[in-house]
Amino acid sequence: MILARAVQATRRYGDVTALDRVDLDLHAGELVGLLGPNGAGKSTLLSLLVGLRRTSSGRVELLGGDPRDPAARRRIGMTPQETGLPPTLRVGEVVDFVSAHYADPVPRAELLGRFGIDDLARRQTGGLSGGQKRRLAVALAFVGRPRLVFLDEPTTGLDVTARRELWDGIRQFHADGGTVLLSSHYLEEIEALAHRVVVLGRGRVLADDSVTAVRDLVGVRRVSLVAPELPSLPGVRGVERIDGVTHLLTTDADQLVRDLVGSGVAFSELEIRPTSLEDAFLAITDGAGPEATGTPVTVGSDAPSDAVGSDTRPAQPADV
Ligand SMILES: Nc1ncnc2c1ncn2[C@@H]1O[C@H](COP(=O)(O)OP(=O)(O)OP(=O)(O)O)[C@@H](O)[C@H]1O
Repeated sequence: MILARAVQATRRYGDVTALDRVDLDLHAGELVGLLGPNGAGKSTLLSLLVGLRRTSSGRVELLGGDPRDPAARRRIGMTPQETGLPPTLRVGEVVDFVSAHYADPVPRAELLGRFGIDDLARRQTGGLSGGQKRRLAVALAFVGRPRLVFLDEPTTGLDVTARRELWDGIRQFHADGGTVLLSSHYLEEIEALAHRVVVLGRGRVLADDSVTAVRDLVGVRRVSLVAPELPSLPGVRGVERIDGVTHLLTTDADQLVRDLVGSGVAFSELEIRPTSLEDAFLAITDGAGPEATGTPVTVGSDAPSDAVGSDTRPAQPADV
């Protein structure tokens, strides 16, 4: 069952085309990550789907109807990128105020507990830290027991512990049958939470598939080694040096290793790993943008695969 849909959705702001003929189907029970660099059109797509903005052409549907219909919007939850909270109200009062709009809201203590902020109920929102405000803003999206939740960069500005607590709240909602579309700059977040990833670039869908398939789609491998210096090698799509280790991104690791050996350079600690979502993302959004190809590399999938969190690199998110 499709809960939200964009069909050739285009949105222009003056002469800026923020979204360009985007197709997206969000099925019941999915947890989908929306990934893209700054200005890719993520917030614009979310704002169309929740009825905050209109398409310039194409159309969007929410719960089978018009997203601007209040009946449809009552059954969704949304946390925009920036939220204003009334500074003199207490956290509990804000929750009660929002709850009053719904027939069967989640009880206050349960909601705050789910997002790890139950100890803040009596605090004025004006005195909360940025991270505490963010958690409250995200919690409020869930108060009306929505079927579908849209979260625009929910964990921006949160420390690692707060981010994980918030992930737990989102996971619990999903495990109970909820559907989620969340945008993020944190690749680690998409890998940890999402079953499916939609990569946006310059307003176009560049890839739409399971996290695993998006990695495989680009077939990038990470070849890591320690070497004093390296000659220029063919087929290298990116180079990073971290803590004395050089990481080379390539689509043909076998050939790269042959070239390395052939170059006579002294190297050690050679390691070849499958790509992370970050590597795949860089490969997809680098260079061959939509203007260059004219065709998104969407491969589509019928069934979302399992969540992927197998990357062994440190838990520091990479902000793109
Ligand atoms: N109200 C607006 N008026 C004019 N241009 C806008 C407006 N909102 C967005 N844009 C432009 O549309 C494009 C897409 O912006 P959008 O905010 O949707 O991207 P995003 O992927 O959410 O970016 P970020 O990751 O930085 O939040 C950008 O070029 C942006 O400058």
